[in-house]
Amino acid sequence: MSNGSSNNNNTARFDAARRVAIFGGTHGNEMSGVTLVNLWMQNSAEIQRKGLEIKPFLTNPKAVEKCVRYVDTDLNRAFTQENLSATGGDELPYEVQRAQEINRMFGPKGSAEAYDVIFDLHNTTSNMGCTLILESSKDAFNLQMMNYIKKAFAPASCLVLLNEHPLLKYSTSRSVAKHPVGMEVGPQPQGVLRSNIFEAMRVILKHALDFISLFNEGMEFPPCTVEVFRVLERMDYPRDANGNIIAMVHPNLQDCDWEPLNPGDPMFQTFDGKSIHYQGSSTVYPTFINEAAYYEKQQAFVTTRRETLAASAIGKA
Ligand SMILES: CC(=O)N[C@@H](CC(=O)O)C(=O)O
Ligand SMILES: [Zn+2]
Repeated sequence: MSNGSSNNNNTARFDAARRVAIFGGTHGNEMSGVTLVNLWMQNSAEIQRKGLEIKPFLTNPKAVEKCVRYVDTDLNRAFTQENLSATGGDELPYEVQRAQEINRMFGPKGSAEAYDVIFDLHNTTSNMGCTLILESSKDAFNLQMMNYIKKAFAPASCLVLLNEHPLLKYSTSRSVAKHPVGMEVGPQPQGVLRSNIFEAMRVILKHALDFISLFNEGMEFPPCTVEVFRVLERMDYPRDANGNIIAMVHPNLQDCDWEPLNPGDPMFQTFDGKSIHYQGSSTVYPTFINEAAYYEKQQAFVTTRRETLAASAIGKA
């Protein structure tokens, strides 16, 4: 096995990525992924590529049925080693049972048999535009894929959110794959389909599959750099002693995902019109601003830092 190893020329060699899954409905009310995956399960011509086995898969069918984020617990937080090895069968929360099934089908997580790539399709109510989410800054295959997609998608923009924060990183559905890729497109309300968001997601996925095809056909990708936004800190809404929210996202910050937030800039507005200012010591780039699903997670937005990552050359082993 030469997965991820380097030769003397500093080219990282990976095995061909033969098995790829496209997950939709990890959250049952994020309609672009649900709809695209349902479409491709009926007719997969659009996503087939020579020499590749591509499986569209609805990850949380019960949540999709009810058009809710989840039934018992958030599936996209459920892929911990503890959950994946839990006993209890039917007694376990639905999403934990489902995580175990998905891990059997597409994993096991961390093993040589695991799927090569999993794309997990999400929508956000935040004004994030097209975002790809990575869980590691060390995966040259995924970094090269990001570089390819960004160039193919230009002049439209597709940003990369990197979440490898020791505390804020969570156990995603896609994490069972060797190369996990999240796709997050917004703004789109929960339970709603918007054609622009749907089409953007479809185009990004096309470029991603093209990249894998080219890689498998033997194309060599030279070293490159990729601009990413690294998750730094979770910012909660200001709350009273009972835990009730006492301020909203400030109008100057609302819809301003990826724009610089400087020390002293307003970030919340209380119900009687007072501004609450950002107290950090340096400029950050907020994202997931006012995401509907994150009220229950005590998160008004996350701050990120802009970084340029270097990716080594890659080629097929
Ligand atoms: C709005 C939303 O569901 N976002 C995703 C982000 C991700 O896939 O990492 C989540 O919280 O699971
Ligand atoms: Zn989601």
